[in-house]
Amino acid sequence: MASLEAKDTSIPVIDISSPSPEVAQQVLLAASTFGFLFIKNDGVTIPPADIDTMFELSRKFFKSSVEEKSEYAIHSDKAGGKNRGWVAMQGESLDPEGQKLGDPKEAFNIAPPHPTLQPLPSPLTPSAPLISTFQTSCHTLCKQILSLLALGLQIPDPEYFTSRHDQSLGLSGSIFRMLYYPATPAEQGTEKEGNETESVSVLAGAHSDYGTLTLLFRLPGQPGLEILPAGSSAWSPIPVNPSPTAYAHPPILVNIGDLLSFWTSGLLKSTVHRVAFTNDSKEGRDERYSMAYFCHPQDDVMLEGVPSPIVKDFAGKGEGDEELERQRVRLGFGGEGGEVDVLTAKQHLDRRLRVTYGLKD
Ligand SMILES: O=C(O)CCC(=O)C(=O)O
Ligand SMILES: [Fe+2]
Repeated sequence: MASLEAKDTSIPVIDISSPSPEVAQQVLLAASTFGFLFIKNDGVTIPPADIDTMFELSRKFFKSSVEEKSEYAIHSDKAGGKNRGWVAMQGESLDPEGQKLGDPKEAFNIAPPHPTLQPLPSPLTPSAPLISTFQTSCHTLCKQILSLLALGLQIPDPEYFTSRHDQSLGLSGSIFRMLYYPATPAEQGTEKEGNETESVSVLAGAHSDYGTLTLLFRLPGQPGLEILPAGSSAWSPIPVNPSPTAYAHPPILVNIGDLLSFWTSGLLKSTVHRVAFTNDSKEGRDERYSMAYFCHPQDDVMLEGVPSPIVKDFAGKGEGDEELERQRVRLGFGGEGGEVDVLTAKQHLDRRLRVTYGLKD
């Protein structure tokens, strides 16, 4: 496999509209170097106009009253159960060990529309059909990327990943999430890291994503996402649109999640990232919106290594062993010298959500 220079942190923009072994190589290379890649928006799979409308909808929802939003509190029956609904400011912590306070953000989680769309608050109900269509488009794009990864990894069954992400075959932990980071008025701080010359407000704590893949949608003029590439100690910002002259619509950012990293013995990188804002703390900060589609396998999928000669070769060289062991412990797969548990996708996700939300069960 060709390699990208680790110090070249420019994440490539890949056009997957005509899938081929060459395109699969590009996807594999970016996924195993950065754990992040941009997909050129072909305007078909996820129409840019739908992305714009979803952002408008998100704005409308988050501007509704706290009373209205809290009726659909996360995990509540009214919101449709576990991991669905509204997360209030500081209601979750993505980096429980590194942060004293929860993230200064709000979120709204929507589960797949199969078998039925969960109950939605009134600002969202008129747009239920668009929300469902958008979720389905996101899932389709994830499956296109998964097909390319199976091809690049030379897995004998080309459907290895896609058949494990077939929403007609059962429930999954996939979630579409709208995120809102309210403005911080001047002089009012959020949790800070840094020295006297600059101060960093962390809006979403350092974490890696739990699932297979994440699609990220952000708005021009609202940066903040930073990654910590494997082996680096410096955060590096990811632009919303790496080339506004080349791409009228921001490309869609794809983030490899912990499951793909685990599945491939650490060949694909589940890179730690955060949302942060560097400023003179007296200045204040504008509001920020983003949307994420977290793609997960069906609940009953067993999390075992994939039958790929490329992964076998990588694992055989012992590359990434230390990282993988660290990850197994962090991800709740056992490890620490003990037996590595084989979990189902649902068992794994439940373990992760318990930590994020401080759930007892
Ligand atoms: O808001 C963003 O840009 C990223 C959010 C994120 O990483 C997450 O919700 O997992
Ligand atoms: Fe994330």
